[in-house]
This record gives sequence, structure tokens and C-alpha cells, in this order.
Amino acid sequence: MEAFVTRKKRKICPEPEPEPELDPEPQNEEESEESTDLKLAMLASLHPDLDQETLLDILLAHDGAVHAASASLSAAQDIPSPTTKKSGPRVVGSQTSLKLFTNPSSGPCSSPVPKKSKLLSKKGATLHLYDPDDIAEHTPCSIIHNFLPSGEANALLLELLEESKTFEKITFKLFENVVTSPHTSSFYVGSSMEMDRQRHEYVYNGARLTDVRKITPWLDKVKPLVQAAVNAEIQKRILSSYPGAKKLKYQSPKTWVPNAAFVNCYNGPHESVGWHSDQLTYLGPRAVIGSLSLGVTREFRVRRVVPKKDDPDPDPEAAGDAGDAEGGQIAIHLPHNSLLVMHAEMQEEWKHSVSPAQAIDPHPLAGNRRINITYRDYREEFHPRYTPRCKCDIPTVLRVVQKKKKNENWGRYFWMCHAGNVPDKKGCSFFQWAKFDDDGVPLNTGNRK
Ligand SMILES: O=C(O)CCC(=O)C(=O)O
Ligand SMILES: [Fe+2]
Repeated sequence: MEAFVTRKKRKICPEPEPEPELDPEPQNEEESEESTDLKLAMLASLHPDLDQETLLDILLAHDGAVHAASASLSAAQDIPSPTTKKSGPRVVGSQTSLKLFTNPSSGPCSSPVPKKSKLLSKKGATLHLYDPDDIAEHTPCSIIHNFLPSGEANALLLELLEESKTFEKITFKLFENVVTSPHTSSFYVGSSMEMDRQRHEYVYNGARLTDVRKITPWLDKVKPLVQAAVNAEIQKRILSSYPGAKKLKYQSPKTWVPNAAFVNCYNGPHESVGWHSDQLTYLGPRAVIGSLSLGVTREFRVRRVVPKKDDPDPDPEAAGDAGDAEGGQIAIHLPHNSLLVMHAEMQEEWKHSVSPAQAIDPHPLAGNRRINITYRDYREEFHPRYTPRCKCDIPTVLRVVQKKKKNENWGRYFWMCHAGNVPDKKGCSFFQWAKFDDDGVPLNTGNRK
């Protein structure tokens, strides 16, 4: 897990292009898409009696404006608020399919459900999804339950529970504060040579990784199964959901080959990961990620950050059609031994999180712990030896302009300095628009060797 944090947008001074308008609207912390963690923390400090989920719902209902959300909460202090939680702890239950709710005639004898059923998620509310068809239809993900033979899933879980005893929390800079991640993690690659390259050549949040490990026997054994399943899911997705049944612009046409894995451990209901998009720096644009969950069932939440319907898409070819949160967030329930595929439209247009839970069902082998493995395809053409370096002389980070409102640069990728993400370090003003061919191969990296 490398990218759940971003920092306050600094003033960017592109060279040699004129200063880009990443967001032409007035910027402050409240309006920054990337600062949800901080906003939640601020809101929580103002309303310590309310749980994170309620605070997030209220924050979303106020378009992310902390003051407005707080004002509503204060106004409602003496009156039971319609937005505060009414029920007891959320129960991890089961749901057959949304189709039963969206199509009254559905049942064994009814006609098939229309391709696009009405989504129940509304701004400020959370839609809970369990069924693979619903997840594929309404989110940028697809899921395979009971993915591994159960003995293999258990062996992998036991192996990683042992590994996780030495996982650590990551420390990073959020705005001007140094904070630690609310869960532990480590990073695995295939060989000693790759470990070496990761430690000395790659940069994450402005710094080198110190905890890089050699892939474990079970992680390695499962890898080809994940590869086959993810590639099959990619093809299914292209045929069922993308315009003209073609891969997205900038999506790689090559076979997806996982060669790195972040492993996360969530020990207990309160461990979590805040809203983020995964970094594309080494995966390239329109990246696909295979995410295997083991142990305790937790909610993986997704919300669209780029509106789909109201705003015409400046690049209609760029995005797939599937997924439509309509302002609300969707909770995908990830049980033990489920493989979630985050498809090519996910990182640029959606954010995801694992929210703290009020209650969890202990797992017979893992107790209160959940292990998550995100298998990733580090593409050779995105190796830091090829990507732009900033004035601090480190490889830059690849980002995308996500805020869309009236922003002509929406959807454009850029390289920028991330040295300032490290506590006590300052970055430089390096900025360069990124250009790719249709298959996502970088065109203007400048310092190719
Ligand atoms: O634990 C999960 O399911 C997601 C983890 C995640 O988002 C990440 O590692 O980037
Ligand atoms: Fe992530």
C-alpha cells in the first residue's frame, strides 16, 4: 500500500509550459479532493462523539466542506439528526443480489434484468454490495469469491499472518503534520536483484522503501492463478463494459503480469486505510490491480470522484461505462478468499478506502486480522531510469488531474516532484505534463537511457 496519502497541493511552476490550472477554482484544504483523511480527522476532533462512518457520510453530503458539515452537526445537536447512525453495529451479512430490489419481476421465471439497473446509492449514503454481478455493474471492480482452493487460501493466510508480525506502520507527511498509517504493511518482489532495485532505484512518497521482502513461497504459488484470473476478468470487462468493446485509451494491451505485491494487515476493526487512489508512477495509466483478501471480512469502499452524468466527458474514449456511484459511496464486502480486480477505470476516476468497522466477525485462523495482497504489474517502461527526474534528482511521481469542474486539464497526466512528502524535507517545483501513446507507453520522459 503506497498511496493513501497525498499532500496539500503546492503551487506548481511548470517548466517550460505556463502554469497549469490544476484547479481553477479557489483552493483550500476543504476543497481538495485528496484531503479526506485530514477533513475527517478535523471533523472527528470537533465531534468526537460520532463514529467515522457517520462523519464521512455527513462530510460527503456537504461536498467535503468541513465547516458546513460541522455546522449541520452542531445545529442538529439537540435534535436527533436524520444523518446520524440510527441502527446498531453494522453486521457483515449476506445479500443475494440488488436485482431482487431493483426489478420487482425478477425471480426464477422472470426476464433478465436490464443491463443498467437503477443504482440505490445517493450522495451521503452507502450502498452495500455483495453479489459479483452487482459489483461488476455498479463499480469499477469485479470479484471472484472462493478464489483459491480452501487449503491454499488457509496456507497463504497462515504464512502471511506470520510475516505480518514484523510489518510496520508507514510514517508520512500529511500537510505539515507527520502521521502514521492506520494499518501495517510490507512489499514483496520476485528476486534478490529486484529487492535491490526497489531499495535503490524506486521512490515512494519521496523516499526509498526500507522494508522490501522476497516473495514468500505461497505468494509465489498463488501468483500465476491471480495472473490468469485477472487477465480473464480484464477481457470480460472490455467486452461487457467499455465503449466499442475495446480497451480504454492508455490501457496497456499486454498481458497483465504481477511482479510486485503490497501486503497489508488490518489488526482489529479500527485499523483502516483512508480514501486514496493508488499511485500510477510505476504501473502507468489505466492500471489494473489484483487484490486478494484473507481472514476477517471487511468493507472496501469506493466512490467516484469524477462525475459521470452531469458533466460531459471531455474525452469520451477515456473512460469505461461501468460504475456509477451518483455521489454516494459503495461498500464492497470482501470475505476471506475473495479476489477483487480493480479495473482500468478505477484509479483515475474513483477513490477507495477500507473504513474502520464497528464490529467484525473473528476468523477461525486470523482472529481479528485481515490480510490483503495487492498484486501489481510494474511495467518496464515506467522504471525510474526512464521517467523524469526533478531538481532534487529523484524520479518524479505520476499523477492525474482529477478535479473536473470547468477544468480543461481534467484527465491529463503529469510528473511532479514528491520529495516534499518526506517529514522535514522540502521538494522542488518540477512539473511536466506526461504524454503517452494509445497503449500508455510514455512519450516525453526526457531522460530515457
Ligand atoms: O486492503 C485493501 O483491500 C486495499 C488496500 C489498498 O487500497 C492498497 O494497498 O492500496
Ligand atoms: Fe489502494
